[in-house]
Amino acid sequence: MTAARLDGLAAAAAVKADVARRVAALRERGVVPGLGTLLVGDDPASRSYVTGKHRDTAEVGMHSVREELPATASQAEILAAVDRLNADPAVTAFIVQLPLPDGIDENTVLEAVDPDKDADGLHPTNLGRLVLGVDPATAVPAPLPCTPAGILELLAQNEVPVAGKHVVVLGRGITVGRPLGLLLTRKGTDATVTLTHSRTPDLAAEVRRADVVVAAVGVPHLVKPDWVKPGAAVLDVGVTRVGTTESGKAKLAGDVDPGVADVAGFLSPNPGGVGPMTRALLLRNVVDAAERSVPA
Ligand SMILES: Nc1nc(=O)c2c([nH]1)NC[C@@H]1CN(c3ccc(C(=O)N[C@@H](CCC(=O)O)C(=O)O)cc3)C=[N+]21
Repeated sequence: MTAARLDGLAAAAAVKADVARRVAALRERGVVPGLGTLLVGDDPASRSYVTGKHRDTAEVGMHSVREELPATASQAEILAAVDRLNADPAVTAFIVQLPLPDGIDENTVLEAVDPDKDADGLHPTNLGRLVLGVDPATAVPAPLPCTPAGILELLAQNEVPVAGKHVVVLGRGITVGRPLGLLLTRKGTDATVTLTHSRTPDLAAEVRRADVVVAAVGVPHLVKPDWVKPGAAVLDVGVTRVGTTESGKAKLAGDVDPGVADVAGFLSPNPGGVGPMTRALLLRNVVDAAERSVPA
């Protein structure tokens, strides 16, 4: 058996087409949605992600504003840049690219973002709304963390059911695993979730019970073929640089062993799976914020 490919580029294109249509409608009303980014330091991976985000905004007709600080920036300088983005009327919503350099208190920086301008859904107010919003029908509207929302969208577009299914999430990080567990268990989504992490005693046994596996830990090829229930859907979120090619390009490895393709029913490639969805859902968060800012 060879797993069907959960094509993130195709699913992201569909999300972006919808975003582009909504941006055009807002522009007709004189509103130009804008994404801001704040990049601190010169990590090449972070820089390339941020550059990708600016390319995406242009594709859907959005404005974008890029703030950059050197790796030596102090916490006060970073907070001042956050305040500029909070105050900039051209910025509908923005992200602070993570991770921040050593010595910077990430949580303090995330808390300084205006919750109405939080494109990542990582401000405590918005994470709190996610916790409180067990029933999305009655929840206060709030941006959802982009990777978890992108994973649900990728599954939905490929008609992989999660309601009544057992989802095993590997990783309890704040951008993926933890908020994904909250999203999956909301009313209407109705998955049952096991949230595992580096101290889980028998990860293989947990994964074997899963109808859907989401691997977001950053351990190359951690999930082995004999861990996966035949026919399960497997989403490969983590990426690790495992060296460089002869031409100097980074060699990347996902969290899922390539042999899993012979066992799984569905598999998201990496790259080309969840990464493009994360970026598409970021754009959706910005257009959602822009629509909330204008009267209906
Ligand atoms: N505040 C914040 N928000 C984030 O959403 C955030 C962050 N910080 N820090 C780092 C992680 C990582 N992340 C990725 C997004 C897209 C791809 C992506 O599009 N990857 C392509 C490959 C891109 C390439 O080749 O460089 C793919 O998977 O096909 C990857 C990684 C967002 N993150």
